[in-house]
Amino acid sequence: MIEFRSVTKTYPDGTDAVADFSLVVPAHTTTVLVGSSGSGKTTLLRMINRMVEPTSGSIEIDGEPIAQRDPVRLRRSIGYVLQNGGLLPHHRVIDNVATVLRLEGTPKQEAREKAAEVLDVVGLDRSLAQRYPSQLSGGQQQRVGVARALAADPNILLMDEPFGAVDPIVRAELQAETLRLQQELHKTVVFVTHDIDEAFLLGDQVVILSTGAQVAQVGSPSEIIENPADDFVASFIGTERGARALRTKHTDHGTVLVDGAGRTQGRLVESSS
Ligand SMILES: Nc1ncnc2c1ncn2[C@@H]1O[C@H](COP(=O)(O)OP(=O)(O)OP(=O)(O)O)[C@@H](O)[C@H]1O
Repeated sequence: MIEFRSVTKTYPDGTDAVADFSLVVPAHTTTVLVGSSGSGKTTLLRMINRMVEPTSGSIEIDGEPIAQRDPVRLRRSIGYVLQNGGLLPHHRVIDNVATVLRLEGTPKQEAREKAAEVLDVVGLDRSLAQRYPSQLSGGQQQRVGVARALAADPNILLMDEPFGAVDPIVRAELQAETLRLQQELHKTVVFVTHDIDEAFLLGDQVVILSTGAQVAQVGSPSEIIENPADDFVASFIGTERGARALRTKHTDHGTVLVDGAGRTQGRLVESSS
């Protein structure tokens, strides 16, 4: 479990990126931080691995304040996936994936063997292991980024807009892959996105943020869609439009649900509960 307690972050230039933020991130589930650009999502994520230090407040992992942990060791114990992959361009795929293992002192051959296994886990063919990042597609690079983050088997995985730079089809594939991986691995995942659909798809817990990392609402996707906290949330999640604005239509063959674009999405069946 990760807990933020009254955390603030003011950057040296005076920008208040995070103002009094508190949140519990339950273990072994996916929490998605979603909000518009500049709402402080990346700042929150980077405070978990101490790439950014809070101005005040504290962050605990399993009840222990991270301020007391050695920052380098803490960082190596937490997987981190970035939007552009963050891969080392002059290292082959296999060595990119093995990076943290090597830093931890695992012998080269053993680290490469473990890295090859992780390529299997993220669905990358081992034949790609000897390539350089520039010789891969964007989607493959992102998978390598995920493999690298998972290689040392961290309990916590931080993902910062990991699928922001790939096309919609690859993005959907990577989202499905993330769901599959999480069913298998049960990591404590903190995922940042500005895409509310991605948040609802991947999140067990979704945190909707406005400027200054103000929490507009926290809940499961169902809770938020069923009961948006205010007009800001309702507008942000788009309950009035598009795919979530469903209405009923009665036909000769029963009642169906139609989305905001007029497309029939499914049939209304009686619920047993
Ligand atoms: N190193 C920095 N120095 C000064 N201000 C910063 C720094 N990093 C971020 N900020 C500011 O802090 C605020 C929050 O930024 P942050 O990157 O955390 O937001 P975000 O929600 O992740 O945005 P995006 O979706 O655009 O990545 C913004 O106003 C940003 O300009």
